[in-house]
Amino acid sequence: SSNIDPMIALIPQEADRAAQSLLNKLIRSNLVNNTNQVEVLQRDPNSPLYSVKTFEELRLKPQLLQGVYGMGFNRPSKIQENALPMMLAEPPQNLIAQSQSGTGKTAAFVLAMLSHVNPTNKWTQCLCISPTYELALQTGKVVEQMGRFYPEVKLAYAVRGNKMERGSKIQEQIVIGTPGTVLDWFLKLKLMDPKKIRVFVLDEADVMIATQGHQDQSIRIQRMLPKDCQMLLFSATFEDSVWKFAERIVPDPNVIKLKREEETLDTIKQYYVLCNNKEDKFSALCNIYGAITIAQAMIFCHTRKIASWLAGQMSKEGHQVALLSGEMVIEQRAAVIERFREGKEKVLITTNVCARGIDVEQVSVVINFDLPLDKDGNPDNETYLHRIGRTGRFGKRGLAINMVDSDHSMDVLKAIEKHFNKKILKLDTDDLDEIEKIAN
Ligand SMILES: Nc1ncnc2c1ncn2[C@@H]1O[C@H](COP(=O)(O)OP(=O)(O)OP(=O)(O)O)[C@@H](O)[C@H]1O
Repeated sequence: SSNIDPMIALIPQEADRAAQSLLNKLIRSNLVNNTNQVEVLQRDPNSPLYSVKTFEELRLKPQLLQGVYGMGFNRPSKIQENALPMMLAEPPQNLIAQSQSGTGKTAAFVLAMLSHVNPTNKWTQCLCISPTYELALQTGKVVEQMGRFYPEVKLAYAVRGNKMERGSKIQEQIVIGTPGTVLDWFLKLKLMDPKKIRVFVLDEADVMIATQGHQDQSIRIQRMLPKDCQMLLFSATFEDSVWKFAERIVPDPNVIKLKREEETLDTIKQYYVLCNNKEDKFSALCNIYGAITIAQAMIFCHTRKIASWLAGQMSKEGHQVALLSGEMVIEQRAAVIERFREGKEKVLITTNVCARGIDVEQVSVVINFDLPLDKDGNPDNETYLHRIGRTGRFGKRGLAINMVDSDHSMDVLKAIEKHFNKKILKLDTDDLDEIEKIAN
């Protein structure tokens, strides 16, 4: 039912998924590189396939073009090249689009919503539903940025905590919200008329269906909308369950898919350092910091306890350290990630659990203070790759340093080295000249 608090309805693993998605948005400052080919499936195979290489070709309202350039976008991203012409076509086309996080989906549908609004009509015309409060706010920020030069268009949030009076009418043309509150606004409070919605966006479909109750609520919302309402659905992944859901939400869809780019270790220089204990590892770290200039680094620890100990030690040495820890609520984690992204802190120390699924493309140095283990204590190759790997042939070069402090961790290192068939070189951190060399 719609009065379940969405946060309570999230079972932990799914809460993680929404949190991951949010933190990824926050830590990213740029488009994610993807060299794969976009797959396009048109509903009407006889109609010409439009794609654009410039934003001018889209004939956007000047205020919106200004908004796009104001955000620093020069040209459409890969997915936008195909998605934007479809979404902006007359008559409007329905679309299901899948591409990994960071490829420009949000920017694309925000532009579509802003383009379809009639600002003289003071009622809700575009509706976007997101899996969580935080994700809804994040999308709202993009609407505000892109619509900066189009102030007649207003935005409201249908999220828990935004208390509205029954019977009043929402005048904002764009509403972004979570499914439960949106249903309440339609049915219980009658704040909006579903029949007047012209564009419906369902964002993060994969996260949405992982949250109990959201799938049914989304379908109920969709059924209230007019037949000719444009339906758009976005997802970062495309398991069968997502696809089945997508087909129920979006009738007669065009489909755009961009395969996730594989991560590789090809552009990464990997080293290990032999130590005896955690104090030893800390002094090795200090030596490394003393020898080379590290713009920003991420340091992974096995437990919260080690992570906070290390954060304390590094602070004492004068480093600006941020700590991402498991007991923090999502708002706190988001704040830490944002400060790190803005460069206010140069070192981000975190545990595995906390940072799982977070992309750290812009971090040039990754230090495994502890090597990644799965829950059975075995080498966790996948996590290792995700921590230090980079996507794309043009991915920036990176440096990874692994701290080894026991026979067991040496075995783990050897197993990882063997798995990827990529040499991990030994580094003597007492030899300053040697450390300096690895930075070049
Ligand atoms: N055409 C573009 N040119 C340059 N940067 C862009 C462009 N489109 C989007 N971006 C930027 O790239 C980043 C990712 O875009 P966006 O958030 O739209 O991706 P996404 O696929 O929706 O991923 P997520 O769902 O994780 O947010 C953002 O920082 C955004 O401002």
